[in-house]
Amino acid sequence: MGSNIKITEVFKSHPVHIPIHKNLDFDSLHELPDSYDWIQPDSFPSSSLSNNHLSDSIPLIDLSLPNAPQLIGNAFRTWGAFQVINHGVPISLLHSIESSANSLFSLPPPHKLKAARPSDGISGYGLVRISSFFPKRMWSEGFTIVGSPLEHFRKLWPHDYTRYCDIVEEYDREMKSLCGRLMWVALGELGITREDVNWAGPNGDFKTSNAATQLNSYPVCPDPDRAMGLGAHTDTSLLTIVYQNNTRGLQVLREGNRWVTVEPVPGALVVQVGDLLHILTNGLYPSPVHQAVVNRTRKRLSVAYVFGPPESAEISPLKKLLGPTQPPLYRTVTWTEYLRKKAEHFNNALSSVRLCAPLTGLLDVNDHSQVKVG
Ligand SMILES: C=C1C[C@]23C[C@H]1CC[C@H]2[C@@]12CCC[C@@](C)(C(=O)O1)[C@H]2[C@@H]3C(=O)O
Ligand SMILES: O=C(O)CCC(=O)C(=O)O
Ligand SMILES: [Fe+2]
Repeated sequence: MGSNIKITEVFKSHPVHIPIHKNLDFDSLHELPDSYDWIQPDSFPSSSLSNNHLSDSIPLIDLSLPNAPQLIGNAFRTWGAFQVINHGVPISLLHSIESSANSLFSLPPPHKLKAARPSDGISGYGLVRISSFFPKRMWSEGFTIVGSPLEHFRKLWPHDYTRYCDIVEEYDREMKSLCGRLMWVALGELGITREDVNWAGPNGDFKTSNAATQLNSYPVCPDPDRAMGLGAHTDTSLLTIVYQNNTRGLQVLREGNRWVTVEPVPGALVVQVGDLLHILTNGLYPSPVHQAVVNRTRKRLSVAYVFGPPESAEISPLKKLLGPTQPPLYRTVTWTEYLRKKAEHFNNALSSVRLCAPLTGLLDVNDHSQVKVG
């Protein structure tokens, strides 16, 4: 407990060994190779294909309105997610990060591999980390940034890497500040105040917090109904903020039985609860299972800002949320410890730190062991 291991060192003990050299030249694939064929008999129907109720989508919240806090509390309780507008992040910055990601993924495959993520590392270009838990390959490529991207960017763009570094740095600043703001709003709705969260820093600005910026690219796919962009998972974060381009693909699992598409809204950001906020709120804000699907005609891009606590922070259900009928449901973990749990147990990581079964006897919508992922 209380290990102060740097986030960047966390996967040294859990390397991922999937060769990427021949797997990531999507433009050369005009038919879906068997290694990418996900069709399985027991997958949930995608609600975009079945009768989709109009009201069945995550809420869209205007952060500048006075009732935004209540709406956010409700959205997190029922969906674990919402979309936000008037969030204060300049739209020009969203476009800059989008075009940086575009420029990165458009580089020739051998060039991108110069910035490949080492098998036991956290940062760099490659398959999304959770790939090893799925029997089939995902139709996507990613670039993970934790700390400074300078060394990798220098290899990708020897002449103008500083411009790209500046964009990532500003993105990090803006997202961190939005996450801090949203954390206090969401926790405030549960009656939590700054004194209750000692690791948020003296000004409650989460200055020592950690984050990963994950750029995701989903190329057009010759057989999208059989393929998967990013398999079903939850994030380990406190909060994740997703920027998606104008192409559908992100889906959230609703009530454990149907996929609901998060419709792209220009300038909006998707905010999701991560497993650590789920633990901190003793399950009051569930971390939603989500996935990304692909399509035949438009390449899709997303940028996920995965925001978590400082290395030293011990995350456990907040005392104020506990009582005789609300026992703590999870044991204490640091982000580092929990990332390791995820690396070992993947979608059963949350259950692996669970202390007791739900008292209600109701199906826990966020019991990830219920989710068939492959
Ligand atoms: C600090 C983090 C958080 C990570 C691992 C590591 C770096 C990259 C993050 C993501 C980003 C993409 C989804 C996810 C599930 C993945 O595979 O890589 C995330 C994961 C997590 O939320 O656990
Ligand atoms: O592509 C998306 O919209 C979702 C990405 C995601 O879930 C992630 O990077 O964790
Ligand atoms: Fe995610």
